[in-house]
Amino acid sequence: MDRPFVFINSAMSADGKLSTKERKQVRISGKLDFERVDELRAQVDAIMVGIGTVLSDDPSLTVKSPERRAVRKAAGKNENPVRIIVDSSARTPLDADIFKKGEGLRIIAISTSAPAEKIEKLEEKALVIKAGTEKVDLPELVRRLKEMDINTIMVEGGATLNWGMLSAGLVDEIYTFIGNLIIGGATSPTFTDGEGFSEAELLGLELFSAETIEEGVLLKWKVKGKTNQIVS
Ligand SMILES: NC(=O)C1=CN([C@@H]2O[C@H](COP(=O)(O)OP(=O)(O)OC[C@H]3O[C@@H](n4cnc5c(N)ncnc54)[C@H](O)[C@@H]3O)[C@@H](O)[C@H]2O)C=CC1
Ligand SMILES: Nc1nc(O)c(N)c(N[C@@H]2O[C@H](COP(=O)(O)O)[C@@H](O)[C@H]2O)n1
Repeated sequence: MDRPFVFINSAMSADGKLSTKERKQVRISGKLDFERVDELRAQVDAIMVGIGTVLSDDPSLTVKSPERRAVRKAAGKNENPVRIIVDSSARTPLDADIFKKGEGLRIIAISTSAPAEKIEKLEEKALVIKAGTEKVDLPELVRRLKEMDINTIMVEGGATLNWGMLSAGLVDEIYTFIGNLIIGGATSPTFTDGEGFSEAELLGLELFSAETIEEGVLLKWKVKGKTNQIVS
């Protein structure tokens, strides 16, 4: 494959929302799911998020368990996977937690429309990759990540990046933890926002695992490709 293996991991409410209408992060999953996600972080080469997630949540995207960080170190890797922000206009704050916490490479993926002055400042803290003119060109980005020997990527949201990656056909698997709460709200981010597929382009999935974890359920899906499931 000329691109890395890519999966999305997200936690969503029983009504499919990633966060509230104010885009405020909520605790959807519990301790066991947190540990599962930490283990995934420890296993992948890179974690990718959209700039919307950085501006809303300011995540550090580090591996939290000292034991898991030690295992990575012993294998000759950095304590944390490469942390990638997809950020067309270079809006990433220079004091974002992703820069403050943990060792390891950070990548900011921008488009050619990003302001030169901000790019220079980001270059002091991260590797900046230019791909695309208005929006980041995701197929080009993942190709270039593969050339850097990044072979597995976990996309940790949010709603718009999930859409961008899925609609570009760049996702192999999806893991959704569905928690025991309703968030509601027509404007609350869902698992996949963006434009949405029209009827001839719907994306087909194959369920390969369903597991109860604490008060919720973890579903694992393989992405099968375009399918037309509209009942006429
Ligand atoms: N429950 C969960 O597992 C998670 C929830 N979230 C929630 O998701 C929300 C953030 O989601 P969004 O606002 O949708 O932001 P997002 O994190 O999906 O970032 C979207 C941004 O990515 C950039 N981008 C650049 N090129 C792109 C392309 N080709 N395709 C798509 N995006 C591209 C654009 O600037 C776009 O505005 C927050 O409220 C956060 O709390 C985020 C991560 C995980
Ligand atoms: N897996 C998961 N479960 C939840 O219940 C959540 N609220 C989230 N949220 C996302 O996790 C990221 C936090 O990362 P750090 O702990 O700062 O490293 C952040 O992006 C949230 O949106 N995820």
